[in-house]
Formats: sequence, C-alpha cells, structure tokens
Amino acid sequence: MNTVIKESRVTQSSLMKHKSKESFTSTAGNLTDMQQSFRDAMSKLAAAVNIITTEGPAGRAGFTASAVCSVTDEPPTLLVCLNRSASVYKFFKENMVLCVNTLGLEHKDLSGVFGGKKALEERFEQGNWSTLSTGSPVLEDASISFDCKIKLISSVGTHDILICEVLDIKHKPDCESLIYFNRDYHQLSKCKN
Ligand SMILES: NC(=O)C1=CN([C@@H]2O[C@H](COP(=O)(O)OP(=O)(O)OC[C@H]3O[C@@H](n4cnc5c(N)ncnc54)[C@H](O)[C@@H]3O)[C@@H](O)[C@H]2O)C=CC1
Ligand SMILES: Cc1cc2nc3c(=O)[nH]c(=O)nc-3n(C[C@H](O)[C@H](O)[C@H](O)COP(=O)(O)O)c2cc1C
Repeated sequence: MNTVIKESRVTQSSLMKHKSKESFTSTAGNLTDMQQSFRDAMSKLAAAVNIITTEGPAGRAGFTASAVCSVTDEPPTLLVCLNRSASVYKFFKENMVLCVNTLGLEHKDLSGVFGGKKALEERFEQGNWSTLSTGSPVLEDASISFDCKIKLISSVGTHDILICEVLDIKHKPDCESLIYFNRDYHQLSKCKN
C-alpha cells in the first residue's frame, strides 16, 4: 500500500500556550524546571528498550530508543520518536526504512553503545546483524525485530515522530525483556509460550 508522506509540525508554543514562555525556554544544556519535572516523571514510566537501525542510500546508522509504540494493526503500524538533533537523524530521514530491534537483558551493553556517542560504524561491531525485507540491520538474537517502511513523519518540539508500516516480523521464541525504568535497566521474566 502506498501512503503519501505528509509532514506536520506542532510547535512548542502551540503545545504549551497555557504556560508562561519563560517556564519552557531553555539555553543549551540547561533544562527548565518543567523539562526536568517532565523527565523525572517519565523516568517512572517503564519502557521496553529497542535499537532502531537503518540502511540505504544515506548509509547505515542506529540508535537506542524507548519512545516506541503500537499505532494500529491495519495496516500494522508503530511509531518511533527521534530527536532531530541526533547525528543519526539524517540517515532515517533519507533512507525512509528502519528496523525496530527489541532487546533482551543480554543486550544491556549494546543499548549503551547505541545510546551513547560512539561513532556510527563502530556501534555495529558488537552483535550479529542480518537483514529482512528493507535491508535495515536486524539484530540476530533480538526478542523481536519489526522491519518497517517509514510512511509519515510529524515534527513535535525537538523530535520527529516516525510512523512506520511493518513489512516483516522476526520473533525469538523464548524471550526475556530489557526494561528501562528509573534511569536504569531491569529484566522482565520469561514469556510463557
Ligand atoms: N525520548 C527520548 O528522546 C529519550 C532520550 N533519552 C536520552 O538518554 C539520556 C539518558 O536518559 P535518562 O537516563 O533516562 O535520564 P533523563 O533524566 O534524561 O530522562 C528521563 C526520561 O525522560 C524522557 N526523556 C529524556 N529526554 C527526553 C527528550 N529529550 N525528549 C523526550 N523525552 C525525554 C525519557 O522517558 C527518559 O527515560 C538523556 O540524554 C536523554 O535525553 C532517554 C530516553 C528517551
Ligand atoms: C534507554 C535509552 C532510551 C533512549 N530513547 C530515545 C528515544 O526514544 N528517542 C531518541 O531520540 N533518543 C533516545 N535515546 C537517546 C539516543 O539513543 C542517543 O541520543 C543516541 O546516542 C543518538 O546518537 P547520536 O546523537 O550520535 O545520533 C535513548 C537513550 C537511552 C540510553
């Protein structure tokens, strides 16, 4: 199915017009009180950890993401939020394909590699990588891999929401989940098959 790619932008001011401007204005590196309070609150929201990869005309890239969510199953669609200031951003925007690799406990170090400032190609030195339909790197022992085409991009504040149609799925039969909660990693027990 071909969906037209639309872009829309929700500005910080339109989202937060009920608050004074000063409360939300930050200088580089300094968080406003509201930003800090939002992050503190978000740190209590447990989330699965994923490595999002892409490969295409722009080259290969990947980053760690907790902001991943199911949207609809018709067509199967998920969303990924990516900070536009990330060095990986331009790769996703140009390639328009990605793979969401959901991690298990054994991938804790790998999450740090893809969530830090390591050079892009060096990130792939750890782990075994293959491909499914789109050519985006698939982590061989990921709990789940969703191979996707980016159908729509919407900008909100500092991030872009990538709306992705799932073309292919790979499951690991016996999986444990890596969870990010309270700024640290945790493990969720084995799935019942
Ligand atoms: N959605 C995002 O962009 C996320 C970014 N990170 C980045 O990873 C680093 C470490 O994060 P933490 O140890 O969790 O401590 P933290 O205090 O920076 O973040 C706490 C929580 O706030 C949320 N968050 C953090 N930065 C955000 C952003 N720029 N936009 C939207 N939500 C954000 C996430 O849910 C995160 O787990 C930071 O540089 C953080 O910005 C971490 C998680 C999600
Ligand atoms: C557990 C964890 C979750 C993260 N989730 C996201 C996310 O959902 N979206 C995002 O843009 N960055 C997220 N980050 C931050 C990126 O992984 C990080 O900025 C990455 O190093 C990007 O690299 P780059 O700036 O070199 O491109 C997360 C980091 C960690 C450690």
